[in-house]
Amino acid sequence: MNSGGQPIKVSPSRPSARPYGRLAVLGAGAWGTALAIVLARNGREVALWARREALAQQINETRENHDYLPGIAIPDRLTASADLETVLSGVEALLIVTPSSSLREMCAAIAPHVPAGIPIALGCKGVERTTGLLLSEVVAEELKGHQVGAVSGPTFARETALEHPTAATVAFPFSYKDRLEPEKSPAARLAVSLSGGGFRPYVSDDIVGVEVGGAVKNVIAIACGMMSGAGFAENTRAALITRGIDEMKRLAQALGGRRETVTGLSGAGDLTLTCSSTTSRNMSLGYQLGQGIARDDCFDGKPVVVEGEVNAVSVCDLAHRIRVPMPICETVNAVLHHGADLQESFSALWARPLESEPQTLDLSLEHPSPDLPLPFGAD
Ligand SMILES: NC(=O)C1=CN([C@@H]2O[C@H](COP(=O)(O)OP(=O)(O)OC[C@H]3O[C@@H](n4cnc5c(N)ncnc54)[C@H](O)[C@@H]3O)[C@@H](O)[C@H]2O)C=CC1
Ligand SMILES: O=C(CO)COP(=O)(O)O
Repeated sequence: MNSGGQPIKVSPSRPSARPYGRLAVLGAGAWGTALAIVLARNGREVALWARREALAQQINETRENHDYLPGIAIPDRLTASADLETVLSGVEALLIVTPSSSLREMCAAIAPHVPAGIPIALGCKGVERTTGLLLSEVVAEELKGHQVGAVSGPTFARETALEHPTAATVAFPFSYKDRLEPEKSPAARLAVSLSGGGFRPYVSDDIVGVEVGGAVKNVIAIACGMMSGAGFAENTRAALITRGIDEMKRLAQALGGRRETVTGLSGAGDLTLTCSSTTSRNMSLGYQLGQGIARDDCFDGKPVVVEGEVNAVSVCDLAHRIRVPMPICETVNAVLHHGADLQESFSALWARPLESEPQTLDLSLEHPSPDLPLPFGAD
């Protein structure tokens, strides 16, 4: 199954893209470890940064990340460390896979140690809370002189690490030079570095479209979870997924991304995965809230990274600022952060004036029967 990391052709008529020899991955949580495992299995030397020294030691000694990916063997080519200077020494590319809320402080911490000019790819998904910036823009502000991209798609960490066939998008903005020699672009080189062992990357030059998909899908997954948890059926979930894609398209386009990117792996693909099961932490949070469980009691009171919870705020702030209507995200934000009643909020979402699909008609019709028969409150 593992192709052994042999270079693949970007296109039959072009020379092969050369994989990176040594890479660093920051964040030894589930996704950072899974990406590091994929790279190491494919023959790359990988330095994995763990925030806690004890976790780095455990990974090196037991060849397993018991905390985040128990039972999955860590290849010999992967070495963990809690020292940023050690991890970043001599690397040709860097992946940052810590939660989005810590990205700016992470960038400041690594600034003195990042080799000049290496490409930086983000594995985290979100929009910065305080600024409304995409995460690639946060990195570009903090670390000058690097091409900044993302690896994003429908990729549950455990399934990826177990080598279940998985596809994702590797996106970097293409410079003029990258267009002339795409096989030398960071997107192609990182895609080739990750390719193998069931992991199949696709290359994109639309970083904005890819990042918007990754940020918004988590908020929509919370909405799907809320509705499922409250007792609604599959029709409702399918409607939220589809209308959620529309919200992503509008935001991506308004920010300079492409609508068609949203129909790809990082948009519709990830949304489908995340809205399909409570394996997703975002869907799971929504589901528990929909069942009436108090926020503090969700996940049995344990702290869990739920990006959509923070990103409901940042996505809505950004959407307000640039006047993009995102009613599903607004509903989630109102319930999560403004004390709005879940049942009333979703009822109001369904009772909005009728619109056209796609939004090519200038149409807004009053809903004739806004009081939807909902299963809320049913025994
Ligand atoms: N788990 C998954 O299946 C996938 C996760 N992602 C994204 O990857 C990012 C990381 O998620 P996971 O690895 O799943 O989370 P996780 O909960 O498994 O691990 C989070 C990691 O970040 C570290 N961390 C927490 N706060 C930090 C801080 N302030 N500074 C530095 N490091 C800190 C933790 O020590 C831990 O190593 C998120 O943005 C998530 O949306 C993307 C694709 C798949
Ligand atoms: O982004 C993910 C899969 O692509 C992981 O989703 P959750 O963070 O909701 O678990």
